[in-house]
Amino acid sequence: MASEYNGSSKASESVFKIPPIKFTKLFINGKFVDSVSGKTFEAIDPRTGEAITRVSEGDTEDIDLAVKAARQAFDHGPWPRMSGSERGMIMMKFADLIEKNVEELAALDAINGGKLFSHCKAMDIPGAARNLRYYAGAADKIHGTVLKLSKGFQGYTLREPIGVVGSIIPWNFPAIMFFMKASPALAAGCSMVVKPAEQTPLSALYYAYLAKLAGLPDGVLNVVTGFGETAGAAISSHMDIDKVTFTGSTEVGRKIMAAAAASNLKPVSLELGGKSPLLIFEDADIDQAVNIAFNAIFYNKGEICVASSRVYVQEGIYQTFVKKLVEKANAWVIGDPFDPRVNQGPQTDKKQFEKILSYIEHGKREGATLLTGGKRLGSKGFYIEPTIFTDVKEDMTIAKEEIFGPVMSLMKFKTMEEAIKRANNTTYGLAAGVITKNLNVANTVSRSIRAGIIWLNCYTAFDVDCPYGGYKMSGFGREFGLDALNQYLQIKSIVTPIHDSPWH
Ligand SMILES: NC(=O)C1=CN([C@@H]2O[C@H](COP(=O)(O)OP(=O)(O)OC[C@H]3O[C@@H](n4cnc5c(N)ncnc54)[C@H](OP(=O)(O)O)[C@@H]3O)[C@@H](O)[C@H]2O)C=CC1
Ligand SMILES: CCCCCC/C=C/C(=O)O
Repeated sequence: MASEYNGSSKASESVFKIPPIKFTKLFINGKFVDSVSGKTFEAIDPRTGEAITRVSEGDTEDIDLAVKAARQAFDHGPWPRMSGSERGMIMMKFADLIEKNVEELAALDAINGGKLFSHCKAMDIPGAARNLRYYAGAADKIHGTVLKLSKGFQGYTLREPIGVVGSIIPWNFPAIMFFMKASPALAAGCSMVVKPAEQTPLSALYYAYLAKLAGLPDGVLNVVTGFGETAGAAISSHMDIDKVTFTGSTEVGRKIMAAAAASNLKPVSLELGGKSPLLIFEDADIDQAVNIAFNAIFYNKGEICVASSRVYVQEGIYQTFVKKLVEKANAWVIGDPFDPRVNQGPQTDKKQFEKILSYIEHGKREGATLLTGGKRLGSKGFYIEPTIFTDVKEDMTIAKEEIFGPVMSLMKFKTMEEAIKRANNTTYGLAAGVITKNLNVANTVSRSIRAGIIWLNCYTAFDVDCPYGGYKMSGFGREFGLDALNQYLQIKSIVTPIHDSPWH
């Protein structure tokens, strides 16, 4: 069998003592409150499928209260009116508090999202703090331009905060998702209503608590836990929200855009799905290519929008590549995400788990060859073997649809032209990877693939200073970098006559 299952409670107990859950209520106007209905829902541990605790279930009325608080904070409160450097200092303090609580925050995403505790502790949570600091540093560098106009006028532009932002986020990177949207929005001077995914509400509530400790004024950052069809939909159709930022499925992205258009025409930015290709050319270092290809799909159990689920390998190295890939799959350890020996934890919830297994069945039925994996592991929790299919055809479901799990489709190609054509044969356009030592090939391929980010001889190499986002049905708008900050600003032009100018 490809992988060792080690999901015993003994392993987790020996590694880290999971702290008690502190925050389970909605955070509105600087206070933790019950939902208006008093309803709650279960936060589930995907290692067992059992409930960890119950969390308040926000609905339309709670979103209304949160929007009122955010509106008041934006229209009359100090946050957009203080200087950028003052906002930046509060955000820096927020980042420090996140780092001080790194273990507890990492444990929340591991127990609630099935993510590796070690990765959350070393990457996700410090990444969230880094993200805050990057935009904190930008908060006092938001400039307009001076306009020397014709016909006796002059002008300048101001870049003003867009207003109240609704942020609807998924469960796969609870920390990074929260801050990739909150950090630029807060730096711009916006106030927010954040709805985390129903699967991973716990860490978002903890961030709300830390925001208050850091000195964010009440009403600036509100967190309403609840369901997409109720609380999420109330955000997209709200008349008093000025912008919605969303990451998740293409299907829900479409609904959000329609609701935004049907209400107050608020702008939306959508970071949606992908079916990202990785092209490996014959001149590649095979060991390096195998490592990159493996991690590009199996990192975070395949639950990442840029997962390279379509791997195209040039025919001359195909057989060797396959052999080495299988060795790597055999050494991959699946089990309790708190165990430091483990490479892959459980899928985030039952729905995703069943969806992935059903795609695997599709692959088998449609005639692809199962090279490794293909089954669940253990009898409890949502563990799935790293699964690799060969003999995949372009029109098979597993080659076309986003699986969002540990399933790789491996394909062979002959020429660069063929590889480019097949890489572009998708409705998505989020990311792509190219592995080659040939600079001409690297340049031609990276300019020919229609995707928002191309990784050359690497993959998943995210950086807060490097924008990424979708082409085609992977959405629009950019996360990270100063491009993300611009999404929370709007430009106002101010024009005035100028008399007796010595020149025009
Ligand atoms: N680009 C990415 O990073 C992600 C892509 N996906 C893709 O989406 C698939 C389904 O995952 P799923 O979690 O269901 O993704 P969704 O797109 O349904 O969920 C993402 C967020 O949107 C919310 N939401 C759901 N319905 C609505 C709605 N009608 N109006 C407003 N907000 C809504 C969800 O709420 P809640 O879940 O709380 O009910 C969640 O907070 C995955 O298998 C994967 O293919 C999923 C997550 C991330
Ligand atoms: C280690 C950095 C990870 C950044 C994750 C960005 C994820 C995006 C997505 O899945 O939508």
